[in-house]
Amino acid sequence: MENVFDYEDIQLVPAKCVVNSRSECDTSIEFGGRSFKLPVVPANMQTIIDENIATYLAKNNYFYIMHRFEPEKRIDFIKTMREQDLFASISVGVKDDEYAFVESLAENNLVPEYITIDIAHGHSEPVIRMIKHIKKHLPDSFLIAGNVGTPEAVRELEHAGADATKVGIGPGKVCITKIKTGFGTGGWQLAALRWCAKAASKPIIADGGIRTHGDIAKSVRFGASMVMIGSLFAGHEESPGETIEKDGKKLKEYFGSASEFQKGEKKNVEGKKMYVEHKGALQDTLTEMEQDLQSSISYAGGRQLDAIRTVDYVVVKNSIFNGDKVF
Ligand SMILES: NC(=O)C1=CN([C@@H]2O[C@H](COP(=O)(O)OP(=O)(O)OC[C@H]3O[C@@H](n4cnc5c(N)ncnc54)[C@H](OP(=O)(O)O)[C@@H]3O)[C@@H](O)[C@H]2O)C=CC1
Ligand SMILES: Nc1nc2c(ncn2[C@@H]2O[C@H](COP(=O)(O)O)[C@@H](O)[C@H]2O)c(=O)[nH]1
Repeated sequence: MENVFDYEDIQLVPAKCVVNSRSECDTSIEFGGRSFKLPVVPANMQTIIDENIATYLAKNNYFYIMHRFEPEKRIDFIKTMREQDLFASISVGVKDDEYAFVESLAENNLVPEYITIDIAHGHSEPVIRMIKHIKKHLPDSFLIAGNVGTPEAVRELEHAGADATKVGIGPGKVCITKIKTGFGTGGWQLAALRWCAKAASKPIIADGGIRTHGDIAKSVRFGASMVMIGSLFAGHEESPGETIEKDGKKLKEYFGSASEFQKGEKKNVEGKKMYVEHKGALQDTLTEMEQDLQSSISYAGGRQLDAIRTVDYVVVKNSIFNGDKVF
């Protein structure tokens, strides 16, 4: 692979503006047969999303993926979304119990509109087996599989039946995979996204490493249909994480799905916990993201999100950790 780079190494080059106001620019995206206001999805992590946030997002035409860390609640979650005529989007793992869970959804006619296979190393036989199992029993669900970081992996998961793949191993804010294992796309996530997108024949979700709203536009430029974000969505009033006060400041916890806090044990830990500043209401962030992305579209010289996909870019510098620290 030549020319590796990350978000902070790239600037997009402005093209002549064709709108009179940024409000004319349309940030919406079609994904899995539905239209959403933004090409953005909060990470399917326990300190980022819960049932209330999922309901709010679905009601307001934002995409969401519910996490899989309270597996026993998933059936009721789907039923509750159904009662409100909202789409259901859940996550699964690959362990034995999950096979029976998928079959039980089919048997009880509780077919979620979206299912995400949420595994650290998605380029694996267990994930391919689970893709085939889901496609056999729930063929109408839109299936997202990940995470991966190479074109070979994207092709193999697509070939197995995935409707979209999720790219990003190790670029996350609370991720320590890159440090503990020496592997992943941490430090070159944007280049990995481009590499994978060139091989993809179906949509890609760029996952992890987004530190600014401008990084959403950069992800779209390099091939993402959707962008999954954890840290920027952590710390809101509605966020599930615990709130603490330090030196008169309100902080909220954000921990990795492979952290000791999530796992309840110190085995194969590849995530950490941190506290982020309290940020106020989630909708304020979503609104700001939309406005910033409208502005990006206007700088791209278009009216629709697609205008960003073809803009020129320059490489301005190089970094490894994208501003992250170990603790
Ligand atoms: N995007 C990312 O960079 C990362 C994300 N995560 C998140 O952490 C959560 C837990 O993930 P995960 O540990 O996969 O889920 P699980 O705990 O459900 O484990 C997945 C299965 O894959 C096996 N496995 C084999 N090799 C690996 C490997 N290198 N990494 C992980 N599992 C492996 C595990 O066995 P065994 O445990 O015996 O090895 C287990 O049977 C998920 O939400 C995931 O998205 C975690 C790390 C990186
Ligand atoms: N290596 C790890 N990656 C993790 C863990 N928990 C979640 N994640 C990934 O991070 C992104 C969010 O990244 P951010 O930069 O926006 O904060 C999330 O979607 C997962 O893919 C973990 O414990 N270890």
